[in-house]
Order: sequence, then C-alpha cells, then structure tokens
Amino acid sequence: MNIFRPGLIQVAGIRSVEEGRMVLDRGVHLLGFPLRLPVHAEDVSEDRAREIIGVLGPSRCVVITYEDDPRRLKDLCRFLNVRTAQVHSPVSPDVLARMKAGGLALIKSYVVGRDSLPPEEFVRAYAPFCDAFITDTFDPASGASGATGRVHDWAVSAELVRCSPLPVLLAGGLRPENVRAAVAAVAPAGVDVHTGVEDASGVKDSGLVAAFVWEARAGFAGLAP
Ligand SMILES: O=C(O)c1ccccc1N[C@@H]1O[C@H](COP(=O)(O)O)[C@@H](O)[C@H]1O
Repeated sequence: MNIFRPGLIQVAGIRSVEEGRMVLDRGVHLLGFPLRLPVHAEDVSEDRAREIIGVLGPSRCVVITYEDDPRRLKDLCRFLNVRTAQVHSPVSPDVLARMKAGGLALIKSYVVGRDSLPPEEFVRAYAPFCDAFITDTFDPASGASGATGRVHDWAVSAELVRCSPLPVLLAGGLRPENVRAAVAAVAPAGVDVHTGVEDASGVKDSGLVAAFVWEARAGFAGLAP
C-alpha cells in the first residue's frame, strides 16, 4: 500500500491510545510519534509509544525523529514496530541512503530557514533515497525545526512541490483557519499538524481535529487534478 496518497493528513504528537483513536476517527490517515528530540521534551517515552502503536496498529504510525545514525534509526523502528520514519535531522544524502538501505519508508524534511540548499538542489540530492518530503519551519529562537506552531514562506514549499518527483507534505503552523489556504498556495500531497489541533494543555482537541480535516479536504478538493 502506498501510504503517501494524495490528500494525506498526518497528526503528530499522539499521547495515548484514546487520543490516537479519536484522531483516526476524525479522518486522519497517519499518526506521528516524535522521539529523540534534542530541543523538545518528548510527548511520550519510547516504551509508551511502542505500547500505543501496538494497540493502534503500526501501518498508520510514523516515527518522527532527529536520530541521525542509520543503525540506531533501524533499531528504533524495529523496537516500535514501525516501518516509516520522518527524518528531521540535517543528514547528508549518503547517510539518508544508508537509512533507506535498512528497508524503511522515509520522509525527509526540508526545514525552511535551516536547510540551506535551494529546493531544486535539495530534491536532486535527496530524492533517490527517500519516499516523500515534508517541509517545516525553523524557529531560530528555540532552535526547533518542528512543532514550532509557526508558518514559513509557502512559496518555498510550493517550489519544492514543483520540482519534486516525490509526494511532498506541508507542515509548520497549520491550523483549521489556514490549512485550506496553505493547500491552495502549495499544492502538497498532504499536510501535517501538531500544535494547531491542541488545546492549551497540549491535548488534541476533537473539534479542532475535525475542523482541520474538513478544511484540509476542502483545500485538496480545490486543487487541479
Ligand atoms: O511534532 C513534533 O513534536 C516534532 C518535533 C521535532 C521535529 C518535528 C516534529 N514534528 C513535525 O512538526 C510539524 C509541525 O508542527 P506544528 O504544527 O507547527 O506544531 C508536525 O506536524 C511534525 O511533522
């Protein structure tokens, strides 16, 4: 099954089985589990993530990580029983190739404001060694390149979409209020959100998730076939 289907919606930062079920029931396709993060505290431990994934089923779960060692990434995915990893670290194409050789499906991030290669060169260098790209936002104040709650210049993401032979997901500061416009501006294959569907205590809000899915779908429906 190709999990990178057009109109893909991913929600990151799942903290419990109940939260994961609620998010899937609202029409989300993939659940992201951010682990091994130098900047953020993790939402759950690796043991807890493994338990949640074990109940929800690994086929809809993605590990999101700054892990930059191919062997350790493979071991982490084996421990969690997932086969898709979102690689958020600024690894070289050679390292990504070694990660890919481990048999994983890989989503490589292009972090606007952090990654210095222009989109076209980035795509040329990395596309042979991954299955999809995701664009996200760098926050220079915290050093975070994910879960920042901040948008970036969507023109950069749109450029990456134009030159990529692979599906591109858009992330960074998406919310129910802006995801339709973001999809129209960038024409990505999918969208990904973390903080934009949470309440003030960091728990996923079912109303916000439902509104996000509704608005994202409206955005995808408006794209040219
Ligand atoms: O989700 C995280 O915690 C995370 C941590 C470190 C790197 C990437 C991470 N996830 C990605 O960040 C986006 C966007 O977050 P937000 O919507 O701006 O809050 C999220 O969807 C993940 O793909």
